Amino acid sequence: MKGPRALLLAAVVAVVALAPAVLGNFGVSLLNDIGIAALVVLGLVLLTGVGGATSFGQAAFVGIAAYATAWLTTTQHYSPWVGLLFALLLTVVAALAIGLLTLRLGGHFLPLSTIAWGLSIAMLFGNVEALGSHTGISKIPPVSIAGISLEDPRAMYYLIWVVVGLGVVFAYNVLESRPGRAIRSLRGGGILLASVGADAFRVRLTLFIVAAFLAGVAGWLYAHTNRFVSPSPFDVRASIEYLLMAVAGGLGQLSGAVVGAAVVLVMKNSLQDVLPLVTQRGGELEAVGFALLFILLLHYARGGLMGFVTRWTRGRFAPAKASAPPAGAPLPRRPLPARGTRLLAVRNAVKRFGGLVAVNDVSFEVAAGEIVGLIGPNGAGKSTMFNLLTGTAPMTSGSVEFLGENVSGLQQRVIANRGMARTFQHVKLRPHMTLLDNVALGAHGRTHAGLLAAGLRLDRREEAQILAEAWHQLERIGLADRANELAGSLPLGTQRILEIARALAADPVLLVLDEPAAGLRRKEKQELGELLRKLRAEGVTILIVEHDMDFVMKLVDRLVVMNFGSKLTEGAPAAVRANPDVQAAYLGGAVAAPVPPSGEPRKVAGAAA
Ligand SMILES: Nc1ncnc2c1ncn2[C@@H]1O[C@H](COP(=O)(O)OP(=O)(O)OP(=O)(O)O)[C@@H](O)[C@H]1O
Repeated sequence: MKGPRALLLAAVVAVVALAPAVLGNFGVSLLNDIGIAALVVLGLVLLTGVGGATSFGQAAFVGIAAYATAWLTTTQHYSPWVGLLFALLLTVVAALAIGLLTLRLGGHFLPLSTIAWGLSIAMLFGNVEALGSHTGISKIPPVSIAGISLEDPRAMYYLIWVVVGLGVVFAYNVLESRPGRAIRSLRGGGILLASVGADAFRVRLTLFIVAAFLAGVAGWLYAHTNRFVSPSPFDVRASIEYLLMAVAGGLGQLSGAVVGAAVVLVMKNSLQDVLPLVTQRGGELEAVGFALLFILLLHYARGGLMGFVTRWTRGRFAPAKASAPPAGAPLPRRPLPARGTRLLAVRNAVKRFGGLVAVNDVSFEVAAGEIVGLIGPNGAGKSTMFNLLTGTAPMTSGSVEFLGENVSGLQQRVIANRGMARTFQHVKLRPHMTLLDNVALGAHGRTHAGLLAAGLRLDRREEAQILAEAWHQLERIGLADRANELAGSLPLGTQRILEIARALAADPVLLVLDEPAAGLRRKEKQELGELLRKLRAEGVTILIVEHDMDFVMKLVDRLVVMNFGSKLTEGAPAAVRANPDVQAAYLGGAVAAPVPPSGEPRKVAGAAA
């Protein structure tokens, strides 16, 4: 970290360290509350802001940990440190169970389910006698370190803020790493992640557990700071308040967690002071005030306060100029099969969507080291065929053999990890990630660093290897000098080329490209053709769908032609070009509107619509 950011960080650390010296007891207690809330919000920034999963139940995890340590230290008389282990274990187990049950839910159902379990856990606290029912648990012992009691809120202050600092550093390290790139790609959908060999559900579950863990740490700190727990601070209303903090600070920024917690809690305290002076209905008006703040934020500042700061700094400081990352040992490469051996065999592939037969009994083979083009008019079934052979969509019947093994029915990410990398007709890049990060994501399946190693920066050797690989692939496509720019700033055609670099970072045996030349200018197409020929010379096999006939005819060794879901013919480009059926169906010569080939009905008689 250099320049203004390092200075700013040093200033923040200095302010946090010196604050208790100048603040009174009330100020220190408020900062303690802010620190504890910031930990919960940090989890929400990761889970909701970065990962895209909204949770209305985070306060329940705070409660589980707070009650766990309260119960163990008061009724069982264990030390708060044992309470910490117990609290975190219980929180993680609860998050694992809830996550396994709910995280597969899509759309609005996931947030709804978080309300459901948030409510039930909070209700549980108020109804279990051993947990003090609605009165809660009091006389919780203070934490002590090396015999020094942290009973004084000023002493607890340092523990809380050191933990907040560690949490922010851990989260920052995670996001700047292999698992972090997968987390940041969650919003791109499961298919994108599976195409680089990652399991989106596992990534989301891990993230959910991390967010719950942070809430658990906050719960433990809460219990031993306030020395008293009762159900209300852990109900859904509290969860909504944490969400409000995340939105106010900026859901996309780690620093937004601290800023958001500070803004909301300072505002809450101010309202609590001021409103009773104005009206007797202060409590109700406080809720109205927060509702208004929420609505205003959603209308005018979805990026929160830190969103404004980021926009302001982006306008003033250009992104750091891209320079090659320090080269480590290159990532291990997979062996390529001998040129000419059978690499891929599609046999009698059928895909039905209700009554529509998108792929109808198609068989073809691809040998190692060749470039095969899959062509056909719009709607012929080419992209569907790609989805079938990459495992992106399940086949109705038929089989796919890849590298001598039957891969039909295997998950997309498993096939990807065996060496089949793909690009998409509708580009799947993460626009808010840099070019370098987008390409580095491609190497996910070749590397292993987990979340803990990344958070503790034990992954630096592998991370350097991944970045060097990504840089190399960017150089290959001529975009290395723009490595630090955001992928969303590229024109669509160039984004397609960036997808190829991402696929190459997976070190593929077979590269499956869906319309890579669409949107490229003439010169860019020439460069793409050169790159693909170079890859073929290196032994990479390529299967390509492309509408630009001139481009594809010059590039490929063989063509497979599809029409109305069926295979029309296959052969060398010249023979295919001369084929009258192909001319009629595809090349537009004789026939204006394509007609289904005889005997190949587009609809299956009697099939369900
Ligand atoms: N998920 C789906 N549900 C229903 N129908 C689908 C689905 N995906 C594709 N189809 C249909 O299957 C047929 C083949 O589509 P596909 O996208 O594979 O064709 P294509 O040859 O790739 O076309 P293009 O060149 O226009 O991309 C089309 O009629 C399409 O509408």
